[in-house]
Amino acid sequence: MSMSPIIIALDFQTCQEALAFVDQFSTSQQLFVKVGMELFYREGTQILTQLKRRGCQIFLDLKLHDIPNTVFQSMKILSQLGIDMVTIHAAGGSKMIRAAHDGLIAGTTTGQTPKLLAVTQLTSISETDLHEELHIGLSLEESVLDLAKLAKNNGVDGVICAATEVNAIHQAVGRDFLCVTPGIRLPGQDHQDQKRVVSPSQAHTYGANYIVVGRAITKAPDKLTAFKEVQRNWDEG
Ligand SMILES: O=C(O)c1cc(=O)[nH]c(=O)n1[C@@H]1O[C@H](COP(=O)(O)O)[C@@H](O)[C@H]1O
Repeated sequence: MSMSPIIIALDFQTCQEALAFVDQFSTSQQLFVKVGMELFYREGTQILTQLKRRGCQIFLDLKLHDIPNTVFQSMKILSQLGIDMVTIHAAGGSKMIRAAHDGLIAGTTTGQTPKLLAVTQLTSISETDLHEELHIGLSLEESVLDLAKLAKNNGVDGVICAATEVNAIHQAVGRDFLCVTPGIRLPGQDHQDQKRVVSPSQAHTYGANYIVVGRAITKAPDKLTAFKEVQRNWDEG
């Protein structure tokens, strides 16, 4: 079955809230959901079991960033959870990235490993933040491209980036390299803590393989309608 291009970020605090959200959708619709730190730290692997029971595809977003040995050992465990995608920070460097890749392979019991994605620069970071706080003298796009190339050269399947950076990444490292893009809002919505924001249709036009959408759906008064609106907007791109 093909994966939905819309990944819903289940940024809820409890299993109960997350499952109540998922259970509003029809069982014939396969949802692609993201479980992040907020939910996983509280609920652990039981949330993954519950979501799989409901037929969801799962992106487990823990953004590992540690020394290579720790990342290798952690990825060995994450590889066995039956998830579809997992994240690291590309800023951890080539050895850490390679350790993540190798850990996933070392841990698999089925021969299948989750797709490994590397965060480039968070979509909450602006170019001013990059220069003035992180003291990186490159433009945002140059920095994202550098990290995408580092990730690609060390076995990663794709990156998390802003949609505006997708075209340059695909040109630099190839179109089969996945670009997963958060920082998505429907036209007119508040950007909140996101800095590099586009609409679903703009992300589609830029060539994003998947969009990650959280609050635009999960905090909407009518969540089903909001999801359909995101789908409709994506289809226009
Ligand atoms: O790795 C991510 O998913 C991620 C990377 C990034 O650069 N920016 C970003 O917003 N995210 C995640 O994408 C989701 C965006 O949520 P909303 O801003 O509510 O749509 C959150 O779960 C973030 O953790």
